[in-house]
Amino acid sequence: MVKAKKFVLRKHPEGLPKSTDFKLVEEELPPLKENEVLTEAVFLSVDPYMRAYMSTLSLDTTMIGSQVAKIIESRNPKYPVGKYIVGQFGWRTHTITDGASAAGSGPLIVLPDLGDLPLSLGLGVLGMPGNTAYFGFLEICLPKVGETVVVSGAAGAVGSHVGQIAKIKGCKVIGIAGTDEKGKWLTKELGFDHFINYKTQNVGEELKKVAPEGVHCYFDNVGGEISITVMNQMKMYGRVAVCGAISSYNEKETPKVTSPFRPIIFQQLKVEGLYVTRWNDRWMEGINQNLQWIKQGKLKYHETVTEGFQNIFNAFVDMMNGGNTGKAIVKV
Ligand SMILES: NC(=O)C1=CN([C@@H]2O[C@H](COP(=O)(O)OP(=O)(O)OC[C@H]3O[C@@H](n4cnc5c(N)ncnc54)[C@H](OP(=O)(O)O)[C@@H]3O)[C@@H](O)[C@H]2O)C=CC1
Ligand SMILES: CCCCCC(=O)/C=C/[C@H]1[C@H](O)CC(=O)[C@@H]1CCCCCCC(=O)O
Repeated sequence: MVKAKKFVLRKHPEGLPKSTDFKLVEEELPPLKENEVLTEAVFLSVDPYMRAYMSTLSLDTTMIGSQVAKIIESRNPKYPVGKYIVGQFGWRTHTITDGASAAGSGPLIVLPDLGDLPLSLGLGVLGMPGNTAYFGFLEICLPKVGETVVVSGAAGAVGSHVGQIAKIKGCKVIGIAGTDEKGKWLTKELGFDHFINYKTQNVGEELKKVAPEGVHCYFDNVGGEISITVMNQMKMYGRVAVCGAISSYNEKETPKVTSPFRPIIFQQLKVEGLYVTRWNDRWMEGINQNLQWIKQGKLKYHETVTEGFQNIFNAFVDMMNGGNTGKAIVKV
């Protein structure tokens, strides 16, 4: 008999979540039925969407999230023992699944052979955030050689990846993030052309200095005033990919921000929201392209790893507070 540990939602958080909003419980798992497999979590992902979805979850349900898990028992020939899969199993150590429980998060993936690369990449650059960057940027921003691209949330999982694809496509890239260390990583390691620290600099003034030509594409991970400021400096027919709005996820009330309609109308911007599951039917195309770019040395990644399943809440809050560079991961 296997005992799973899991975090359930005890209270809907107000503002930044507190550890007391969650409860660690144990659950005895039954024997497997035909077609089912038993998995053991190896790496868990902490992502901003978790905060946005928390308020919609019923109390006492397992906190949502994806993980890389090892199949440790199987009654399903499609999922043999020893293979690693990426599944939307939540904040839990052990899971029984029949393979059909990948709700909301892209298909249940048996990880391809990653060679020397860490399996945790299946939650980042070779997983949902990587595909968000790949499809969201290329399909919505439609970048062209020589164009100027701005990325907010630039040092995170999605943003750091978008900026590098923009460089691969021959663009000038400006990243906006919250610390100078992140800025150094973006410009010195990843090849971003410029960095703006939104906490210590005036984004509008700095942007005028580094992109006097105007911005062709904006990949928006944060929303709020940063995004309005960037949109006000966009070129005619600029393209905006609205990927996330982390600046508002902890807010109780929908924040009041400056209206974006002036630049949208006068600059005739194309503003499009995206949800990466739109490209579920092309999922492996994104994974394979990103893997190829890593092997070619064109795409770099960084992970901020927290050790211990019991520390997943701390890892989540740390990520929401900007403690991560690249992808935030928990190693069980
Ligand atoms: N639409 C879709 O399908 C998907 C959307 N997303 C969205 O993409 C965005 C990035 O996700 P992901 O790469 O996983 O997360 P990140 O790895 O970027 O981590 C979150 C980062 O957000 C930054 N941040 C926190 N608060 C604020 C704020 N008030 N203003 C500006 N930046 C802030 C912090 O960096 P800093 O130090 O710079 O403040 C933090 O490190 C999120 O909005 C997420 O919801 C992600 C995946 C799929
Ligand atoms: C206002 C909220 C915006 C959130 C944007 C975001 O980060 C979306 C991320 C999703 C991505 O498109 C695919 C995912 O895996 C993320 C959401 C997954 C939610 C699964 C919920 C399913 C469940 O209830 O178990």
